[in-house]
Amino acid sequence: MAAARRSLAAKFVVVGGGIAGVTCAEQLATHFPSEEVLLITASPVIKAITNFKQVSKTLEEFDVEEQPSSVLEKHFPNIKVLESRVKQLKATEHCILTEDGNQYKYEKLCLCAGAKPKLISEGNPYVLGIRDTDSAQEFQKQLMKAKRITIVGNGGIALELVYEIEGCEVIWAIKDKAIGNAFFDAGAAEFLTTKLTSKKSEAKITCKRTRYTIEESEKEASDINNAANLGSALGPDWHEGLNLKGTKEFSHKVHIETICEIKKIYHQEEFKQLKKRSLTFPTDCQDESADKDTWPVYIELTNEKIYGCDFIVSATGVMPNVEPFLDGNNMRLWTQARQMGNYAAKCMAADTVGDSIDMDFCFELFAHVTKFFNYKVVLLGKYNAQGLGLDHELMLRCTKGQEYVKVVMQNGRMMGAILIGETDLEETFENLILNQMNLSAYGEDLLDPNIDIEDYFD
Ligand SMILES: Cc1cc2nc3c(=O)[nH]c(=O)nc-3n(C[C@H](O)[C@H](O)[C@H](O)COP(=O)(O)OP(=O)(O)OC[C@H]3O[C@@H](n4cnc5c(N)ncnc54)[C@H](O)[C@@H]3O)c2cc1C
Ligand SMILES: NC(=O)C1=CN([C@@H]2O[C@H](COP(=O)(O)OP(=O)(O)OC[C@H]3O[C@@H](n4cnc5c(N)ncnc54)[C@H](OP(=O)(O)O)[C@@H]3O)[C@@H](O)[C@H]2O)C=CC1
Repeated sequence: MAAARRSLAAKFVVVGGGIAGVTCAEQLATHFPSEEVLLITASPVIKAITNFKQVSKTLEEFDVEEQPSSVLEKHFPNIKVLESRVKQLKATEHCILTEDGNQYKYEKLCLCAGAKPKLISEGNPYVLGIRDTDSAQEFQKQLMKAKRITIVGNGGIALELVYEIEGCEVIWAIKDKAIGNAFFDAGAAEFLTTKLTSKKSEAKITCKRTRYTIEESEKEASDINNAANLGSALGPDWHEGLNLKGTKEFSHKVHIETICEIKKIYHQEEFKQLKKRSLTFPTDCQDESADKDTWPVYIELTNEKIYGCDFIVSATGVMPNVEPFLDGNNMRLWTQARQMGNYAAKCMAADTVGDSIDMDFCFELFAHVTKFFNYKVVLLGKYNAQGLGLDHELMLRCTKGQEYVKVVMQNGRMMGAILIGETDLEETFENLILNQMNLSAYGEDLLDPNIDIEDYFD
């Protein structure tokens, strides 16, 4: 092993310039102003939180900006950002080695290396994953030439894309019976499907929540971010900076194939051979072009249908960039990445000075505010009765095209809720989940739209 070019030492080393890593480094730099904090990251830009606002006990709002590391170093003079990819961790020697041949000794280390897209087919030029600014811009470039694409996956990215893409037919292949299984139950899925199938252009809601922007002056910085899969993850409104338009005139056309997975992917030549060989060629090609083998790529689904398309988006989740997975993206959301980075720093600081540390309030209640299909969406607590088994009941209130409210109750206590639309119930429900008040006496009144329950519980 060649000797390290440089060997540096620091009390604190953080790996990863995403939300988790930057939050962790900032907290450590604040706790220990006379100590240097090394932030080592593979991407030339870091993700900084701006305009942070604690909306309620657990709901928070903030903007996220991709910035050059010099901005962070200016705000925190004892943070030093080093751009290099960590290639080895020698835990017993408290040392990490980076791709540029340097090694860094640490007393305390926090790995916030995020995750990378889990693709249905690696290295296939027709299968795209979306992770960071670079991959989002590549997607936009491909889409501008496309007539039809296939989206595989039923979670956050797929939900955003099927709603935002215009001028291109979308085949949406999902394993489940209903859309949005990563977030929603069947009732909420049905409420959202109605919106999807009747989509017309409409004013975007200004649901204030985590927003994602690239500092204009830094656009070129993110363009040179060529560390494949090692750019920082995107986040809310990532698509608003893009032109998600295909080549066709119609505005919006989504065909949902449920309860199916990708059985095989054929490039055009393979597909032509398939057609020659197979007598009973599946006719469900849903293909309006005269010659059925003109598409660059074909997907064969487990329900025996075959679709030709221009490319496939694999919106099929992420997998951690490092094993064991230590921090940041374990809840796979921005707000959680911030909270984990913050809490990891508090633990490192407490351990350094020999203090004990309480569990952070963010562990009291899962809370996530986002936007899907131009609706505000709030997920609170055990919003899909996670871990409650059958011993719970659900209360629903739904006004088509307006709001969907689902509350999870157990023994008269509120355990979780899904709020879609401008319900203004999030703070009241957050309190009811946190204080575990017995609500049996209120029964159906709890969701009676004519009763302003905020007054009851204020
Ligand atoms: C398209 C898309 C849309 C999203 N939308 C939302 C949303 O609306 N709301 C929401 O809450 N979440 C959303 N997310 C998820 C959110 O972006 C992530 O959960 C969050 O950003 C993760 O932050 P992180 O700091 O843990 O990881 P990341 O942001 O992935 O940062 C990881 C950092 O580690 C660095 N790194 C990785 N490996 C190494 C290495 N070996 N050596 C050195 N550095 C390394 C990377 O360069 C990067 O800087 C979205 C994600 C995507 C992909
Ligand atoms: N507004 C928001 O809050 C948004 C959040 N995000 C976050 O960004 C990250 C990346 O998003 P995304 O990629 O959509 O990940 P998600 O985890 O949200 O969704 C992945 C989806 O793909 C499905 N899936 C996994 N493997 C396969 C397969 N082989 N074939 C078919 N389907 C498959 C999963 O099903 P199953 O669960 O059954 O495995 C799940 O429905 C996630 O952490 C997500 O939470 C992204 C966009 C918006």
